[in-house]
Amino acid sequence: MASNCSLPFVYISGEEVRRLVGMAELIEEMARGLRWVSERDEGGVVQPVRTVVRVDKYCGNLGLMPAYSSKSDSLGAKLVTFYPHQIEGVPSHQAIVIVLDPRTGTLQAIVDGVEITNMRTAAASACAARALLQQAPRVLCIVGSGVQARSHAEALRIHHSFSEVRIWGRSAASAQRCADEVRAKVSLSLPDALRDADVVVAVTLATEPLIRGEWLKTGAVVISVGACHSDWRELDDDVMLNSLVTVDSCDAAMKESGDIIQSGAEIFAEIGEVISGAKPLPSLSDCGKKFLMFKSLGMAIEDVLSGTLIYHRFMERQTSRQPT
Ligand SMILES: NC(=O)c1ccc[n+]([C@@H]2O[C@H](COP(=O)([O-])OP(=O)(O)OC[C@H]3O[C@@H](n4cnc5c(N)ncnc54)[C@H](O)[C@@H]3O)[C@@H](O)[C@H]2O)c1
Ligand SMILES: O=C(O)[C@@H]1CCCCN1
Repeated sequence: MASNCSLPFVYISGEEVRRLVGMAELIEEMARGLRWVSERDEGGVVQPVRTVVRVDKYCGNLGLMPAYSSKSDSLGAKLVTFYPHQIEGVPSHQAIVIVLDPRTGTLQAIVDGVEITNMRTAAASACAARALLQQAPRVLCIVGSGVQARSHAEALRIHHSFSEVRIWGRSAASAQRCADEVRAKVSLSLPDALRDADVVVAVTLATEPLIRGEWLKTGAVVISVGACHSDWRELDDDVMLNSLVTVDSCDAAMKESGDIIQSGAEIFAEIGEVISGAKPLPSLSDCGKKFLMFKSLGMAIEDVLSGTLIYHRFMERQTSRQPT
């Protein structure tokens, strides 16, 4: 059992997470989770809205995210810290995911949560893009150049072949590094980056509206991943009020999404309801909207399903390596 064979549980590092699970299969795992969440009791997911402990002295936050899925028999939790005022060399988001045996409550694994968070968030966004896009997209614009920008560039290309991927970042140097890594083009101006984009991914730590409706193409699909505090914004009212809004969880959105709460935008559906077909998408002209949006806040079940899948893979590999 790796280097910690004397422990009754295993530790799975970020590198191992990457080796054990691929983005394509995680997209399908997230699609199941999003659907189950929106099926309410029938879906068998138990997860309270995240508890956030504010660490005001250091402008930090600690999120506690437990969940259980009866359909996949997965139990666990993520502990995640997010410190928006980044210190050079320290990741703004750090996390661990614990996997528990649902039959006994016994700890089975501690899994690096940074890699899970990066991958599962982008995988959930890719599910949403697949469900919301009405036709094949051409241009992807990623606003932000941190770790989520990178994982979203990977995940969104799995089901769509974009002819152009643009990155905009506050710092041109960091945007260039990100663009080089993900084979994209840097845009130095945000309106230029957004012009005619079919899919816009917002992955910043902005706390004030950054993206304006006037810069977006009618019909654009906007995936908003940042602004996860009731008083933080990433999008202006024009974007919000002209969007057909879907969310990962209505309960979380009404508690945590500054863009939804402060703009007063109505939620059309949870993305799980769109994925399952329970809420078919109306045409934009029928509903008088210009854009389609997925507001992602991140749910514990995404971490617990990912952590459990990774744990099972890890154990299978250990077993197959045992001498017979
Ligand atoms: N919805 C989810 O499930 C989920 C999961 C993880 C992270 N997030 C959120 O996604 C966002 C990106 O996370 P990350 O892990 O990539 O962080 P990161 O620290 O790696 O990158 C953050 C990026 O935002 C930029 N930025 C910071 N302040 C800005 C501002 N005022 N205007 C424009 N850009 C600004 C930084 O330059 C950097 O490019 C964060 O808001 C984070 O909380 C959401
Ligand atoms: O779901 C998550 O993992 C993140 C944690 C930080 C805030 C936004 N959501």
